[in-house]
Amino acid sequence: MKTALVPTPLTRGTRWVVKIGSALLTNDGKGLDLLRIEQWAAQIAELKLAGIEVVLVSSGAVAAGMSRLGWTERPGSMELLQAAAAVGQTKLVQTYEDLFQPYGLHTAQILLTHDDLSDRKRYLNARNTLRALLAMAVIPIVNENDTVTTDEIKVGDNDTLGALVANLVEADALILLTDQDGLFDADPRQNPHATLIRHAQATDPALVAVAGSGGKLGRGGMATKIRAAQLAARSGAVTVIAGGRIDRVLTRLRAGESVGTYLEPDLAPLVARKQWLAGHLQMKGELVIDSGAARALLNQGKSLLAVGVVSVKGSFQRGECVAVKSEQGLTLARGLVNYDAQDAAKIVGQSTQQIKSLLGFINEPELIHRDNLVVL
Ligand SMILES: Nc1ncnc2c1ncn2[C@@H]1O[C@H](COP(=O)(O)OP(=O)(O)O)[C@@H](O)[C@H]1O
Ligand SMILES: N[C@@H](CCC(=O)OP(=O)(O)O)C(=O)O
Repeated sequence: MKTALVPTPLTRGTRWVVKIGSALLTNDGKGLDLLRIEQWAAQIAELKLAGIEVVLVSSGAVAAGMSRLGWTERPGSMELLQAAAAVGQTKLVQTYEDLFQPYGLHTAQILLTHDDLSDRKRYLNARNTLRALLAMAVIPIVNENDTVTTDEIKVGDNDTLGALVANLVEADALILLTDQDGLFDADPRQNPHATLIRHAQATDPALVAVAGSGGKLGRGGMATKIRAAQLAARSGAVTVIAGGRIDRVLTRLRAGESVGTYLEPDLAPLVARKQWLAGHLQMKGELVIDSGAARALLNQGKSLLAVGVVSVKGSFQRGECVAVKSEQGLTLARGLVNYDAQDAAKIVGQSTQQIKSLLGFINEPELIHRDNLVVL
């Protein structure tokens, strides 16, 4: 394969979401492909050593369950699919735990539903848990909680789930490993002359036209992968659709080789994040700041420290969005606050060194970090 250097988010980023599809994991339905899973585990262990935090989104519960139960046809009824997922999921997580163990890595099972990601409180809980696991160097293995989801409340496919998780953990990259070498200009199963698309903007409307549906084990085919890339791009993540059977695919991507299809976001992560902050959140409260803090925020691009805050209004939780106002009532900025309203009220006007003795703990030194703050 021809190699070339690809842009830097893959070579520099520190957090990846890697999604592995059903067809790939089960070698087209022949039970879990242990040899390949072992190879991905080895590569992920190598990425971890290079300082990359990895969240694995793994499909394959239904496919693994079908194979465990000796079923050759995907069942039509919801309860049989859910039963197969329940049988397969245990096999799946057991396999990952066993195969990461030789590298001294632990795994954790995270089963999510659509509600977990749309309800603000559950969203923050999921985010905190994932961050805590990553900080402990554990590999979260995410799947949709198939046994409790019905069609109405499903995310529906793990490409989309992978993108939502990439948004959730603010990943630099979403890597969608599949059974083809990437996105082609036509479905290679139907058209042997199809050629690989190497690079595109995630939001390019022309991509949708080339994306066909998936195989009999997968859910979404390429259409959901492109939608996922668009979703991941909203928080500035790049998406790569690549062949999971390509030798050392993950470590080669890290090394900057052009493997698979690289789908670029329009905005860098920080810019995307700030745009999202500026436009999409309801304010849960206010922090009124003095003129010194206003100068630090507006002119020097600094974080907001408790010492510059004069009062706290509203009822907000840690991680929620608050307005930052001047003493004259002008909205200067908005941002995600590191302390809830009660704790913030206790530390206003105090230096960072005082936080621990006032609260008995310290979350972060700043009330709002500048990466989580957008000046209006
Ligand atoms: N333009 C395309 N390029 C590549 N594959 C495509 C394209 N359109 C449709 N496909 C199909 O998408 C399938 C991969 O999607 P899917 O079966 O959902 O896999 P996964 O389980 O990896 O999500 C491929 O096997 C291929 O047949
Ligand atoms: N949650 C399902 C996976 C659904 C799914 O999106 O599959 P795929 O298209 O293979 O990634 C399972 O584990 O079987």
